[in-house]
Amino acid sequence: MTKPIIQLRHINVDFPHQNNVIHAVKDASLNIDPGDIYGIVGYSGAGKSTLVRVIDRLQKPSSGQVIINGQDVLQFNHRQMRAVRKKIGVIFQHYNLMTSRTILNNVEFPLLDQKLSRKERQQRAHKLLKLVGLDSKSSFYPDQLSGGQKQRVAIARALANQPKILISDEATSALDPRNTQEILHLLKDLSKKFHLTVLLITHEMDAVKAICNKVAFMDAGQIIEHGTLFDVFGKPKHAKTVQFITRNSPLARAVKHLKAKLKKLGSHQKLLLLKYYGTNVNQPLIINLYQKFTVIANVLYGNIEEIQHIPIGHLVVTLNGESDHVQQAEQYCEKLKISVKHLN
Ligand SMILES: Nc1ncnc2c1ncn2[C@@H]1O[C@H](COP(=O)(O)OP(=O)(O)OP(=O)(O)O)[C@@H](O)[C@H]1O
Repeated sequence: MTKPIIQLRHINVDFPHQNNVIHAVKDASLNIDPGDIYGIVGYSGAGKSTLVRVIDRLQKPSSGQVIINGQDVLQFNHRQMRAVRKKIGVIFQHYNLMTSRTILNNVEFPLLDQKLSRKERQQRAHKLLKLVGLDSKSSFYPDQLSGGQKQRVAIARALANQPKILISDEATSALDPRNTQEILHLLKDLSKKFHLTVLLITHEMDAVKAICNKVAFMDAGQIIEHGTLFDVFGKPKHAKTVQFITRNSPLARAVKHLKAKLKKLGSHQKLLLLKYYGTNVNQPLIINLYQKFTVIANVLYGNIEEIQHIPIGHLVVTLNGESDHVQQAEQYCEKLKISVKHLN
């Protein structure tokens, strides 16, 4: 079995505030394996950044353990902690580049305290810039670059000390959709190439879906749900996770629209959501419902998306037929492991 590279055990972070205490993180535990691209998602203020900041001890937890590579880093002295931090790269939403230095100087900056000659440092910085596709701009200054390019420079700089862990704190939040996708795929490529463990803090569901293999959903300081991307997105257990995942989704919009439409028409038809996974997607379901139960499924909305290469289908339908036939049709769906949810 793989040994986790990061173990967070029963982490609590409290901030004194006026005469009160803010419980920013509550009893959060998580195991992160080497090479994971782990999404930490949740609404603003959920405690994502605070939780991840305990990993490089930028935030000391009020209680709990932080184990990195099997070692409890909360027991480390400053010198030991500096060595740990060198192996953790961090990128932020606002890049944090030094505007008065060239791109090359920004990337070589973390190498200044190493026993490297200027030439060796610059060679390494050029190599890193090449890796992120920006070597041709090494003499430019940050202000001469686009947001996506600045984030690439920040990534190159974060990789200067050959870290094992890369923390991305809302690194794509200020970027347009195209640059977001490019940065995310760059992170994925780098993770694969260097067996880099990536922690992706974000409130963007699509970012997580694009590259993460695992995800933890945080709400009000707690990790409400965590697991593989397929389990958390495909089969969320907690109502808050469902709400977070489906908000603003095309499915949620379609359901809202269809409910309103049926209501306006004064229709009493039952609106159902059929959700199915993997091989079930290939079932000729609609035809079967008619042939077996003379029930006509009127498909009002449908989509299939792939999560970790497993197709997940959503159909919003009305089922029309004798009521006991409709009931049998629903039972038949359940038997095929197609979940049936009444929407009105
Ligand atoms: N230094 C601090 N002092 C007091 N309260 C803090 C401090 N840092 C964070 N908090 C509070 O802790 C809670 C969690 O904040 P945190 O930044 O971790 O959330 P988040 O999920 O990362 O949100 P965002 O996506 O907006 O950054 C918030 O209520 C925040 O106000």
